[in-house]
Amino acid sequence: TNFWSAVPQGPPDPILGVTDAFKRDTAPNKVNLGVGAYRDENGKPYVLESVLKAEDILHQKRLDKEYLPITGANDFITLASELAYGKDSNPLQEGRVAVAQSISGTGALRIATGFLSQFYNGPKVLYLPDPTWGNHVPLAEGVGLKVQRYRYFDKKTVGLDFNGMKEDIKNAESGSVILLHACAQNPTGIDPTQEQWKELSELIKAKKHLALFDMAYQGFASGDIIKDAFAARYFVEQGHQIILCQSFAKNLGLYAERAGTFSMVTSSPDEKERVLSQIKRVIRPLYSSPPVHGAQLVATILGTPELYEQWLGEVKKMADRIISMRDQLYNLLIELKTPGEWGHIKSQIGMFSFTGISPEQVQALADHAHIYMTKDGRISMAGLNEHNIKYFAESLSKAVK
Ligand SMILES: Cc1[nH+]cc(COP(=O)(O)O)c(/C=N/[C@@H](CC(=O)O)C(=O)O)c1O
Repeated sequence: TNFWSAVPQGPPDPILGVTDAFKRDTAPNKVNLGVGAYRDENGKPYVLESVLKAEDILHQKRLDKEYLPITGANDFITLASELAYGKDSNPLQEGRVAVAQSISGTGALRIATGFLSQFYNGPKVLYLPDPTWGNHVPLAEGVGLKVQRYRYFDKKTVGLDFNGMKEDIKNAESGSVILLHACAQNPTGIDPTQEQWKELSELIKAKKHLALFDMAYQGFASGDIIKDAFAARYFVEQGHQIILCQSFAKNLGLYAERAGTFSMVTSSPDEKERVLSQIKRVIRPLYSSPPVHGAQLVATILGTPELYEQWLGEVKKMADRIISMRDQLYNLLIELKTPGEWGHIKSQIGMFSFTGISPEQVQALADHAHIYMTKDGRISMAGLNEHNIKYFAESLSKAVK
């Protein structure tokens, strides 16, 4: 019998589908500004020196391939959560942060939504910024959570709609779960200022909302891992029992190694144990236990002082290259007398720039200039380099004239 005749063709992934289209294009001058993955000045994927050194160290050790515990490798979990929360974080020192290794950031978000849908006794709603990373919606709806949006992007100023954001968070039913991008908001590249984060902390506390931080770019936004963790750490200092989803895909270039953590601040060590026991029951039927290699690489780098220092330099170098692409792109667009405001190209932060061009203009750039980006006009700045930035600026300028 034919079991699957009713299965419909699904749409291509809004982000990963762009890379497929790019790969199909045979034009020699094609440019991929789609997926949020760092590329060096020659447009090549970049394996960090500190990672290569950690690979050699691990290779010498001839480690076994035994299963990890359901919650992952303990040294990795300890070092990764210290990087996120800070060594001196109270809840961490008091042993009341439940941490599990996750299949990178996506896996951490899936543990979060799975745990929330099963155990959260507040509204089963996840508030997402508008716009947000596309995968946030199916991650919530796939486990039966409702999705609501809070205003985030102001088209007029191509900036943060802070009043709209606060109003929507204030009007949300008390005790709602609010997803916040810790830094380098995807796709807008627009982050609240530290003062605005402080206001948001007060508002979210007053409403008894639960703050869920998605921290996929720590160190990648400003080049400073402490600065990029400000929002999450400030909320913890203010007493919020946050949920934190951490990824090492971008800041350590470990994309395909799938290294990340899921963590929840609780009220006591034994509440942490009870929560951890249920986190295990969410993970076990999903994938039983996480992959070991990425966790060993991260633990080696974070746990070896000279590798840690080397990594800090490399993550800053990646962030700085993107910042210089922002400046160059801005200057080129101005030189080309491109209509419209382009200051946001420079003021935005992290991997992405929200150009503000229309889906039709995006399509025209793909069809005629072989330049690929997501339909919402987001460009991954790391896809730009000395060899293609002039061509991109001229093509973008022509597309908006
Ligand atoms: C905000 C955010 N959160 C989580 C992730 C998941 O990353 P992981 O590799 O699971 O640790 C990504 C990836 N974003 C880029 C890649 C992708 O879409 O998968 C992107 O936006 O292009 C994010 O941009």
